Amino acid sequence: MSEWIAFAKMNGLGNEILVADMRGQEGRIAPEAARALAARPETHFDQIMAIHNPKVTGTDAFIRILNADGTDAGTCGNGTRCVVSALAAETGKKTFTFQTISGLLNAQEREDGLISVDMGMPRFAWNEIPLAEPFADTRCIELQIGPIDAPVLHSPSVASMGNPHAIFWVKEDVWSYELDRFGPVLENHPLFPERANITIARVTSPSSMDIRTWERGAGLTRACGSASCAAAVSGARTGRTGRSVAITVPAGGELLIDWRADDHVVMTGPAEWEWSGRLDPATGDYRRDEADAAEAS
Ligand SMILES: N[C@H](CCC[C@H](N)C(=O)O)C(=O)O
Repeated sequence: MSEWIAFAKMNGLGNEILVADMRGQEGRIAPEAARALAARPETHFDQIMAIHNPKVTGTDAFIRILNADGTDAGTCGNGTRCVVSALAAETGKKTFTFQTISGLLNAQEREDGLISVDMGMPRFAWNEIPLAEPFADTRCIELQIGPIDAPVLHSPSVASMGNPHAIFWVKEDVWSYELDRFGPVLENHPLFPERANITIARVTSPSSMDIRTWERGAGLTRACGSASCAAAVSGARTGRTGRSVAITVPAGGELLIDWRADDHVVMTGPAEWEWSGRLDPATGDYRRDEADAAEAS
């Protein structure tokens, strides 16, 4: 039997996150445990951010990110803000460096309580995203869905933010597209050998856009940080926007994305704690702290 660990149910602008404290533990959260937690309404999540002991000097922690289907995600911007919020509350520190399977992430809690995460540099080469076949220009690739002569979604921009993204530019309200129907088909399209996060984006001004995302391994989510970054850099790359963009996510709030002159993409937004508990990393059994307290009294 594995040792139960502390976790917090949080959200990053509506992106459902479990922050799990695996520091001092040998193993990892089992994919089956993740799937069991995702299947229950109370612990349903889009990503688990598992905080492990640092593996590299100079970093605060190694973060393993799991999707709701138990697969690993290379990066999760909204989840990283939740980790910063939890560790800042615990330690009083304001700046952090994390290691993930996709590389290092620097993040800080600002004076105003919002959290900024340096999501690193975007990558645009077809084999870095990756795509299954060469495209010289990834600002607009050949891919469409819907009737052949009147496609509903077509010609996306593609980018990697440490994970693969396709951004479909749309003219109408983002809520008028059946992303729940097209999302799974596009996520698993043969053009994406590692699957992809699928976003529809409507530019509303040179510095703003509305997006909705079908996330690889998680489905429709109320916000996706790395997709917001991918949409902002793709907007700038295609001349649709400037390099500082406010992204309105399905949950209703905004993420501020700044593609800096040094090529790093900085994402700023809130993180919110909801409740805490303990869970079994092998099975996904869990208990809320309040339930423990009620039983003890
Ligand atoms: N929600 C996350 C992204 C999760 C990406 C994940 N679905 C994958 O690439 O497998 C975010 O805020 O950046």
